[in-house]
Amino acid sequence: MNKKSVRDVEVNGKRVFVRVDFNVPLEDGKITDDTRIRETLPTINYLIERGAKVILASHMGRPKGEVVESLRLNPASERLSELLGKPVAKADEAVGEAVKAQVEKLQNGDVLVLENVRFYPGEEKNDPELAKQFAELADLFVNDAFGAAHRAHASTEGIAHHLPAVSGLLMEKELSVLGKALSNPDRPFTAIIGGSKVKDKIDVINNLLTLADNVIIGGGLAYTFFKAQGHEIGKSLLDAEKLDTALGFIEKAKELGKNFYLPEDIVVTDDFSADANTKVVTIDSIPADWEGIDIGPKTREKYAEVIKNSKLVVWNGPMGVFEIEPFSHGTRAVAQACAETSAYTVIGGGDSAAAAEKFGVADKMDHISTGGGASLEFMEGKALPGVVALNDK
Ligand SMILES: Nc1ncnc2c1ncn2[C@@H]1O[C@H](COP(=O)(O)OP(=O)(O)OP(=O)(O)O)[C@@H](O)[C@H]1O
Ligand SMILES: O=C(O)[C@H](O)COP(=O)(O)O
Repeated sequence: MNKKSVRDVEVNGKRVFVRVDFNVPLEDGKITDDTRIRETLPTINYLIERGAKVILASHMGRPKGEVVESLRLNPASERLSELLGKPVAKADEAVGEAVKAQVEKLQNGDVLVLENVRFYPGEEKNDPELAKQFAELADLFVNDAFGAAHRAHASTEGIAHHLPAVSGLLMEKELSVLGKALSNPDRPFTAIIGGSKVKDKIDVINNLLTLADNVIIGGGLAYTFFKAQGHEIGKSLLDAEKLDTALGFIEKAKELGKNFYLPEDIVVTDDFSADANTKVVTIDSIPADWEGIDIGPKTREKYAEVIKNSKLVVWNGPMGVFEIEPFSHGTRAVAQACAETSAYTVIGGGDSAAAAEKFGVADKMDHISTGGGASLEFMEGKALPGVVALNDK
């Protein structure tokens, strides 16, 4: 990476503003998955051990510039304290005199967690005034929030214009793993794209068609391809505006000599629930009032074989509605194949990471990104504003 990292600068005795992504899932105020907090420990411990005064900032949810009590960072700060095995101070605001006073009191090696930065309207607007207020708290900016690196916000991008700005260790790891995978891939390179929103995945399919040898399509977005090919898709998901784009991808794959895999058989249901009727059909016989909900057994086998014969696999998005048991077999099969293959496996965050966790194979993956949208934008080939703003080496 051509950006400076925390390893390239002196941190002892410095006030260091570290942007992290503690946007973790909460249920009744309890954190249900603390991966994003655990993944920042190397950076935080690095700074503590070298005598920095560590000021952590994060967003949580989408409070739209207002204080939302359920989106305070107290649960994250408490969890961090448990993981570090030491007290962590928590501010009730993210800027202002009270926060300045708390920062003033920090000793070398102390940690302070600021309040949710999205409680301030200026955060998402990347307001230079708010960015300046953040910067006034510190001597150095460290961006370790890979998950929010695709957002040009005051605490991810704006602040970097007011302080020396470097990447954290998690940011560095994410960029190096994903960067290497995409710029110099081991082949055969297989990209698996699933999920429900065709619109959100268009750019990534387009870019991966150029980079990968095999592109595998699953999930709700497959049906737009079937419809484009003239098949009846019943009540399955459809993005009617993307039919031409879908056909274009099939053509592009042919022109580039790439293998483009669409499901051969699928599981359909007459109702979107665990006790609904289901059956397996080929893609040319989807009943008019049924809905495609998962890939079928033949497709599972085919996809598993392609994954097993790959050297690099990048997976983003589930193969079906994996949250409901009867519709989870396709996603489970892909997760299992990723766990068993000798290929280097990269999971692009979000739902696929949750699926790997659910099926007990997360620890078999080589890299699970902490970024959902961020990893998608990275794989689309877009520049991430939170990275662009950091100081060059
Ligand atoms: N055939 C289908 N019909 C309807 N919904 C589907 C189907 N297959 C998968 N899904 C749903 O798609 C959702 C995920 O889609 P989405 O496009 O948001 O992926 P994603 O969250 O971006 O994935 P990732 O986070 O891994 O990038 C899941 O909740 C899953 O239930
Ligand atoms: O969960 C994420 O993908 C990141 O924390 C970014 O959150 P956002 O989509 O609300 O900006």
